[in-house]
Amino acid sequence: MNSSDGASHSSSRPENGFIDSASVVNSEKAILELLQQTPVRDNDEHLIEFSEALRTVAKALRRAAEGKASAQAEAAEWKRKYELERAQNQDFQQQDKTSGGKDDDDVHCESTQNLDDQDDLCNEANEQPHGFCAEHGICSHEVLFDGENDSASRAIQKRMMRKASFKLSWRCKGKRSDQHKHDIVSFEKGNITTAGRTSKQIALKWESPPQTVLIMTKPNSNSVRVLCGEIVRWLKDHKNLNIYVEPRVRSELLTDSSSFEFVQTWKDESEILDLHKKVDLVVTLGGDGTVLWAASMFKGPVPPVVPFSLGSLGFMTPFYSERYKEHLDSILKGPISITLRHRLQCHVVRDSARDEYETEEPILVLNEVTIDRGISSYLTNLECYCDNSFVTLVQGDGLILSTTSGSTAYSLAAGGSMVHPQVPGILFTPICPHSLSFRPLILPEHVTIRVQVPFNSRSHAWVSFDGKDRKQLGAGDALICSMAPWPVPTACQVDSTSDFLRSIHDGLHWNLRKTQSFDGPREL
Ligand SMILES: NC(=O)c1ccc[n+]([C@@H]2O[C@H](COP(=O)([O-])OP(=O)(O)OC[C@H]3O[C@@H](n4cnc5c(N)ncnc54)[C@H](O)[C@@H]3O)[C@@H](O)[C@H]2O)c1
Ligand SMILES: Nc1ncnc2c1ncn2[C@@H]1O[C@H](COP(=O)(O)OP(=O)(O)OP(=O)(O)O)[C@@H](O)[C@H]1O
Repeated sequence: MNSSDGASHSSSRPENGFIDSASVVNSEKAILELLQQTPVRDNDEHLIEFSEALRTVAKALRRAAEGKASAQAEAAEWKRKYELERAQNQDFQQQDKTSGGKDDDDVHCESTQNLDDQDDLCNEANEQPHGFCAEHGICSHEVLFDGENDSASRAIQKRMMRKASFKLSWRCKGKRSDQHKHDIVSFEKGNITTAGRTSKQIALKWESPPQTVLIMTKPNSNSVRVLCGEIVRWLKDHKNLNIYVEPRVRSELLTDSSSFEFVQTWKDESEILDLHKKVDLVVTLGGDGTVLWAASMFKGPVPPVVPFSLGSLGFMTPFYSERYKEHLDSILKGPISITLRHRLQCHVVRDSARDEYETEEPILVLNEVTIDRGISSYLTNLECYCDNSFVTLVQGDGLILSTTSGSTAYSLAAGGSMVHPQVPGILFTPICPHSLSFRPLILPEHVTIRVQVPFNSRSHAWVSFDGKDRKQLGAGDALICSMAPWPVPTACQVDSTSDFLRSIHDGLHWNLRKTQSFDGPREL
């Protein structure tokens, strides 16, 4: 037997543990050669039987080799597809990082410019050739196919299509609210996974030094008045900043000293509307009420607010007034950790109005809008709708629609949950409902809520905004409420979460209880 071929092939075993298909083919050749070299006589039964057996072995080897080759070709094709898909996914992740990173890490101080930038980013994302659908959606199947049309790749596509393809799309009211949609979910082979969250800690970096500061103060407080004078002088002498104050405060400062002549103020409402264009930073001296007051001055974009605590509770006022130099120094340098506090935009719609938005100016609230029975001693009846779906009929003292910042204020007193201010959502909290099962709700940020006084109501209702500006709602009148596009950025002392936890621990003594002693009965 010529063993040189067969012996060498059978001993060559590739690293992956499979027998090399070329060596199998060669083994068959060696067997056939052996049979030809060994003539078999008709009467030599053993040899006939042996050669038959060898032929069967050769045939079996050939079939195995053919099967193995086709399996290997198929595996190679799958591997090629997998690598192609992986490369594409890495590409998308890279693109996501480039566009998403800018959104998350760099918060520009001019919010109009910021929105424009984000719109551009959004448009760029929509122009991606793979993965994203034109209408702000994500298609699972688009990642799987790379556009090849040959029959082999179509056969493979057929196998991959076993998983139904789908599309996720965001139905947004306006283009500007689309900005974060690509951050939230990612997908691989049609599986949805959470990729990132928008509620990260937000840092504000100054791109040019702040130049103008507005100082707002709680009225009728001597300590606030004295501190205000000190801060104004320090900001002028040490930081050379332009200072704005309310007309009342300017008169107080000038009464104390004529050297405050440089302090600026405004004369009428139209100048207040333009304040956000001039002011880089707002400093508040007072309690939470002063922060609410400052926020209410800005009907549109709000500059970053630095709230100093000079009240008794101070949920939104994390800065210590006695350390104002140190705090202001670091804030003017930046970067600042901020909480973006969402506001609610409220419209009162009178039954007599032809169009919903034609009557009264929208009012923005930082804490809550309350619809209650006011001075009436009757039960309030309020029909509530969420995006045109009927929610419930409130029968009780009233209803609070609160932001998450306001969740620790009136809503808390009425039994609502406390919610981290960076969570976007609207709290739907009844006031003294005359029902055993009316639990408070938290609705998503994108809904529009309509609260209507029924036509057959026995009494009027009253609406108030952050505890102010009471208005009467007659039968047929409604309040329409949705998330406002202009949040209030408040500077954090540490960061959003630490400041929130500190305020519920220090302000409310939340879950304060004497710790159980070590000794006593034990479960072994
Ligand atoms: N029963 C109640 O708890 C109740 C009743 C009416 C109004 N309020 C709240 O008062 C707010 C108006 O505040 P104000 O200072 O102008 O009036 P205010 O002077 O009557 O003070 C109300 C209290 O609520 C606190 N507060 C305000 N906002 C808060 C917040 N976001 N988290 C925790 N506590 C907060 C204030 O520190 C203050 O102690 C309203 O928006 C409403 O939330 C509460
Ligand atoms: N600049 C302002 N002009 C008019 N009113 C203001 C101004 N700042 C605050 N207020 C009002 O003064 C009231 C009290 O203010 P604030 O809550 O800041 O002080 P506080 O009552 O001493 O604080 P706390 O409630 O923490 O004890 C609030 O109703 C608020 O609306």
